[in-house]
Amino acid sequence: MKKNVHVVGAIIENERQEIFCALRSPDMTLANYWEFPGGKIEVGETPEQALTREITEEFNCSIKVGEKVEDTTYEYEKFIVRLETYKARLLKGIPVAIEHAETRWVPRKELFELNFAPADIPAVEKIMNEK
Ligand SMILES: Nc1nc2c([nH]c(=O)n2[C@H]2C[C@H](O)[C@@H](COP(=O)(O)OP(=O)(O)OP(=O)(O)O)O2)c(=O)[nH]1
Repeated sequence: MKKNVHVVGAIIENERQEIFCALRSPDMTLANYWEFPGGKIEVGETPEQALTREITEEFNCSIKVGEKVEDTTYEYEKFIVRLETYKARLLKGIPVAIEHAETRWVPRKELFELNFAPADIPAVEKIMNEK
């Protein structure tokens, strides 16, 4: 049976309507896909707690988590991901990649130009079609 993972991703937007996107490294699972930064929810954590923890660990900055955007389940070849995405704002610090290959602030309407992980597509489409 395939493993199920429950993951949260942050859609961090700045005042110029750009979204913070991260490219997974060649040595990560789902290598070379762009994603919304985040990670797996650990036992006893709320999605918001998991998200703030992951962003601190992986990008050395703090965020304030806002409204939920999407809740999507996607079956990959080897595992099944439930990805919950939340809007977020930077609170303190500038995000720097600790594990990721690259990061980019991308104008909201240009998100489709990045090769996002398949589970992220519904959230990408929703964000791009806002206002
Ligand atoms: N963080 C994040 N993960 C995503 C997104 N979309 C998506 O399919 N995923 C997948 C990639 C990973 O398999 C999993 C997230 O786990 P993770 O961020 O802790 O990944 P990881 O490399 O530490 O996992 P692992 O190799 O230690 O098992 O969810 C996304 O937008 N953000």
